[in-house]
Amino acid sequence: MTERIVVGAALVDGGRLLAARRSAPADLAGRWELPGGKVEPGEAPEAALVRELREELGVAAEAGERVPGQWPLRPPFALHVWTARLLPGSPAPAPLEDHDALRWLTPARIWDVPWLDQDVPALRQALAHLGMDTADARGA
Ligand SMILES: Nc1nc2c([nH]c(=O)n2[C@H]2C[C@H](O)[C@@H](COP(=O)(O)OP(=O)(O)OP(=O)(O)O)O2)c(=O)[nH]1
Repeated sequence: MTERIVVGAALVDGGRLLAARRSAPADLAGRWELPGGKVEPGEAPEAALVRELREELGVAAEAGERVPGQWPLRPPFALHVWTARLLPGSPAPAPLEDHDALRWLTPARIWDVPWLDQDVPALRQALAHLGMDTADARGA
């Protein structure tokens, strides 16, 4: 089975990271994730990330760097994470699709929301990559 990539954005602005609460499907609803989605066949992951952020949040963003690693999701999907930032003049994020709440979290508040289980290791790696580690030892 060919692996399919889901890109998640570690979208940072002013030292805070954007968390998004899923509204569907039922087994994921209410849990928090990195905004993003499936990379379409033939699409570059950075392009998919920018597209998903525009569709889901209504923002103009650019992808930064790939966070090293990949995290298994329901087969055949694997989560890849990229840093991202809003372009100057971008609208503020709004929960247009797939989400019913958004929160900008400081490093001290990152673990205040119930992330999807599979996102926890990805998030820890992303925070380390961004230099946003906290003293919180969650998952260590
Ligand atoms: N976007 C995103 N999806 C995640 C994360 N963690 C995680 O397990 N997933 C799962 C949820 C979904 O089963 C799948 C991504 O699907 P999606 O519904 O966001 O993708 P999409 O926007 O391309 O939607 P579609 O093609 O199904 O309409 O990956 C994450 O951090 N971000």
